[in-house]
Amino acid sequence: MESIVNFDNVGLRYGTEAEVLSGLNFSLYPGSFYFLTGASGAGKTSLLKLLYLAHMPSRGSIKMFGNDLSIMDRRKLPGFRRRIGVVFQDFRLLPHLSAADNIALPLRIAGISEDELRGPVDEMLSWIGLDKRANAHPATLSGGEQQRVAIARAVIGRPDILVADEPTGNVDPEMAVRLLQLFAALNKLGTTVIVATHDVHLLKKVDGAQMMRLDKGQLSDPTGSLRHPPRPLILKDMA
Ligand SMILES: Nc1ncnc2c1ncn2[C@@H]1O[C@H](COP(=O)(O)OP(=O)(O)OP(=O)(O)O)[C@@H](O)[C@H]1O
Repeated sequence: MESIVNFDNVGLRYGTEAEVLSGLNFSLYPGSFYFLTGASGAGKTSLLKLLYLAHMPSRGSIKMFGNDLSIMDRRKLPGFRRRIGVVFQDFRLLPHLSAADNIALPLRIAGISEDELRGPVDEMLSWIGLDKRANAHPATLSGGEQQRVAIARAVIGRPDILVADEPTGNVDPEMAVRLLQLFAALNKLGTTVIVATHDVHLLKKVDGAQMMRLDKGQLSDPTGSLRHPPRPLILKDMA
């Protein structure tokens, strides 16, 4: 199976500091589900930034959608970024837009008509339990509510890759399972999902997810899953 992302001996440093990621070699496969774990400061957010094209590596090469990022035409980058949904650790909702308009953003950017986007946006609002707060602005939402809006915005455009940084850090366990169901549904439609998390309970909810573990900037593959083709994903007790 052709990988959707391939890292070959990738390193990342900020400025002249020591590398925060070093010697990363792995492939991500279309339609697989990955959990990225590791202690605070291990480099999870930095690795996600490489995946959502916010940074370029300091060494090594990254291939994405079949292109070597270091030699391809830079004008392709915005198109690639539109194929990647991101849930940022700090949400990054647009403060002047309502919850509904934040969620609708990727569809508007993709040129979907107002008539066509209303259904999916309403469905998403109801899934995250915020149908009554559709017109609320981010500043009037709780941290957990903002996180749910950020997730809805990241998944609504059915991206090829979904990158989520601690996406359940601000919600209760019941909502965490609901959000995981959303990721699993997207994954079933073919999206490659990468979720960075400290939440061990979340990890236990999913059978068939691949595990990636970062330790001081180095990747280990405790279950050997990065060397095997992906297996189908099964969510446990999703009641
Ligand atoms: N913009 C930056 N400039 C300099 N150093 C940075 C920058 N961003 C992160 N770092 C450093 O890189 C290392 C890895 O940070 P990163 O945020 O990737 O870790 P993390 O595993 O996501 O941590 P956490 O779980 O606490 O979010 C840390 O030592 C951090 O201080």
